[in-house]
Amino acid sequence: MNINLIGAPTFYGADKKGPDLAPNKLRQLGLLSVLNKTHKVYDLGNVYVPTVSTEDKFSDHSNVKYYNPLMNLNSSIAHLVSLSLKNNYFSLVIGGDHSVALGSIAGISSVYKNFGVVWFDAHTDINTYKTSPSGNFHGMPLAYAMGLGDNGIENIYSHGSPIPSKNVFIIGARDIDSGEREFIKEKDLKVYSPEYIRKRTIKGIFDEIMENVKSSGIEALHISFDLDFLDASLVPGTGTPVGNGFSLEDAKEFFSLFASTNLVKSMDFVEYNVLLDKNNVTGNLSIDLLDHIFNKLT
Ligand SMILES: NC(=[NH2+])NCCC[C@H](N)C(=O)O
Ligand SMILES: [Mn+2]
Repeated sequence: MNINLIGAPTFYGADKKGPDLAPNKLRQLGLLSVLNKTHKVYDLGNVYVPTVSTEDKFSDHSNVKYYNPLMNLNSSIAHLVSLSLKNNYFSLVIGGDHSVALGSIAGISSVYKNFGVVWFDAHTDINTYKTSPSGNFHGMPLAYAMGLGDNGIENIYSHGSPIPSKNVFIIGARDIDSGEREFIKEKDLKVYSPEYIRKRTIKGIFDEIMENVKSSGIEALHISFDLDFLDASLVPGTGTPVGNGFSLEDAKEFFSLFASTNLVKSMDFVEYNVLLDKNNVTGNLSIDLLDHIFNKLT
């Protein structure tokens, strides 16, 4: 297949430097040759992110750091994702922190009326500016994508619309804030904890999600992969690691299964913090995982 590679070099959503360096670092570690093995990759470069000084982080919004630059970045991402999907190109967004997933989802929503989001993460990222304990945008993208924030997807990308909560599948969450728990209950969100996954097995969870996908008539899937889905011991190079996570083999098993559906049209790969990494462990693991995923995707 044809892939559009879109770098989204920001740390603003995490408020910790390092993820902004990830797109170029992954290119250095061999990303393009891995993707080019079985696909044709067009590297669209990195989306522009303006420099904002730390004193100004709350100047656009009293509860959300770097609000304007992140919303603008997400608009640009949405547009690139939308153009990619319309031309039948797979869209691969390399973060950056997880705030950039909002742009991906906004873009997809302009092309597919009924699509699903499979969110691999230790967190649920559904805080709003009201519930966020940190003010960090990377804990909020799913809330904005579902229309829970203060600014809907339509404002980020005029052709987009919010994703219904029943089309969201969160896999591996194990560090959830109290405000997020309220939304999960209220929206009846499908959150698969490590305990539940271990009990039902990875194939069991996949089957459960695919039953929902089929009964809702979902026509496309977006995978948003946060490196902290993996166990903290495996990923020193991520900003908010959590224990009781998954192995590389678990992640690969999930990806093989989702790839086999032929529904996956786009993906985010986020939260690789280059500055926190030790001896490129997280960087090389990322390449290994992306190699596996794109080998399975056809
Ligand atoms: N994508 C991430 N790593 N998100 C971490 C979010 C942490 C915490 N729940 C917050 O809202 O700040
Ligand atoms: Mn996340």
